[in-house]
Amino acid sequence: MVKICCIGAGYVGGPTMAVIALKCPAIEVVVVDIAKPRIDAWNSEQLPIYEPGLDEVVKECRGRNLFFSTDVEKHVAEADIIFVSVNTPTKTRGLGAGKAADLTYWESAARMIADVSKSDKIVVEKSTVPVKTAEAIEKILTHNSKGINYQILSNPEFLAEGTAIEDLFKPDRVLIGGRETPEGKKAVQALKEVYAHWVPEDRIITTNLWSAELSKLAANAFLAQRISSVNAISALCEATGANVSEVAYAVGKDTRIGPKFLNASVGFGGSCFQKDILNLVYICECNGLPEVANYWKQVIKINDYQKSRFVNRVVASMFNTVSGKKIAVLGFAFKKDTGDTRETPAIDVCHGLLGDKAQISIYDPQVTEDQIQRDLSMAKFDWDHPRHLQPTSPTAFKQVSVVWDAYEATKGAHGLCILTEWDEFKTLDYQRIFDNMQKPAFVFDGRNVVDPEKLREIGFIVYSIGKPLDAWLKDMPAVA
Ligand SMILES: NC(=O)c1ccc[n+]([C@@H]2O[C@H](COP(=O)([O-])OP(=O)(O)OC[C@H]3O[C@@H](n4cnc5c(N)ncnc54)[C@H](O)[C@@H]3O)[C@@H](O)[C@H]2O)c1
Ligand SMILES: O=c1ccn([C@@H]2O[C@H](COP(=O)(O)OP(=O)(O)O[C@H]3O[C@H](CO)[C@@H](O)[C@H](O)[C@H]3O)[C@@H](O)[C@H]2O)c(=O)[nH]1
Repeated sequence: MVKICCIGAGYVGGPTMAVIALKCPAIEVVVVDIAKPRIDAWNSEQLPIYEPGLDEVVKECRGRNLFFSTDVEKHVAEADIIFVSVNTPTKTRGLGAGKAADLTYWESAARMIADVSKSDKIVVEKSTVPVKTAEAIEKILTHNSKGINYQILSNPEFLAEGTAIEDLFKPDRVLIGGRETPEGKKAVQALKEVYAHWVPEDRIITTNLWSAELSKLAANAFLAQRISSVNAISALCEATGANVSEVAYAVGKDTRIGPKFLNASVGFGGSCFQKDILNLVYICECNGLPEVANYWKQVIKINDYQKSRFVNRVVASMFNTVSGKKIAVLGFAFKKDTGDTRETPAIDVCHGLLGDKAQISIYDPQVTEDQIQRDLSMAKFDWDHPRHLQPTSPTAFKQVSVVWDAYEATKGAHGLCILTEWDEFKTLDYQRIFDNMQKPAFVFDGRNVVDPEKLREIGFIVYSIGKPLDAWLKDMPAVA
């Protein structure tokens, strides 16, 4: 029986391995992690992450050929194929701080593999890493090899949160990069056979190591660039009276461009886009390509601009101050159908509003109060370290309350900001909300989920990203 071990039981390691176990009953899959609470949760009824369809998959295979354990060394030693899916945060100190990937966790995983292995291993990079990481990993492993043969493969993960199970069941492609030696090709073939249990052959792409590593960074940069492009156009729409949804639809109808990923928003969030673009920027700089670095940096600058533009719009609309005013925030997760808040635009928007002394009342169907308080008090990039290494006791923001109902959040509020596109926000009783808010009552829709005309009929003053402005807002000062 082939044995797989995955180091890192996070958003990628957990769902990816659960699907491999489901589709390959003859393979034993063990997911290991240094974080005991996380492993305990994987072994419980309440999984550590919320992802549609995940519970069913885990329930079907857990205890059969899928196991979660903290006994990292034992399972690494026994495995034929080791996936490494640990954190690769942005460095906060030293060389490359604020841009380069911090490979501390990866390196310690590689050293541990070298220490405990007694048989040949295929080591698979599942984490997103800088180009040429495989070379460094190879050096760590072979310098301590004791005659063991290691083959390093790059097999980046392209799943998106909220649709992880769907994406894993039907991936657009599986990418495997390896050495172009006979041993390298054999290892690529071995991993290909795992995926071939359910992924059609023409969707399994094989490349050299560096192409695979770079493709992951490039794919995320391209996706984020589309969002920044449409967000940049949204600012121009507001200035001119064009409607960004109509523009995006017309642009996306061109088959060369395509309709996906053209939704204007308060900005993109999530654990990957910003981190991976910063990483790409750093690699470009290190390779003497400042023009290329600056090109990609602009994607992040526009994203930051979009978030601050939103905050400025809120404050400017409400007589240039939100001091002491209650502002309801609906949605805190970085997108719908996930409880993940990593790099969510809601953090920056809340910081902006708190900076202007607002009282914020937050409702999100999947995010806990503890998480929100941690997010608001954590320093940049601290969130991307294993949980036990993150700051423990957040200073609670007294100006922030977290409630479990949209109606409670909006009661007595002057304004309401929609920051995540949860479906339930489309069907709220906005008349009831209006009746219970201060007047004039403002809605700032950062996700274009409400129908602005219907809300205006109720009596709200409505701002929707990239949509023709309410007469009220037209006379307000520029928001840049
Ligand atoms: N989240 C996504 O949607 C996504 C998608 C594709 C790729 N990625 C990439 O995958 C990687 C992991 O992301 P994630 O979201 O799963 O992170 P995560 O923080 O959810 O999980 C990482 C896990 O690794 C564990 N860990 C760290 N060092 C360890 C060690 N030495 N031994 C054992 N366990 C260790 C941590 O405790 C943590 O539970 C990152 O490189 C990320 O960029 C993420
Ligand atoms: O038209 C759009 C599409 C997305 N977003 C926002 O962009 C962010 C990222 O969304 P999405 O890409 O759907 O989720 P992620 O889970 O971050 O997935 C991205 O990052 C992963 C980690 O690398 C990759 O594996 C995925 O392929 C890639 O889509 C979220 O804040 C979305 O709200 C928009 O604002 N407008």
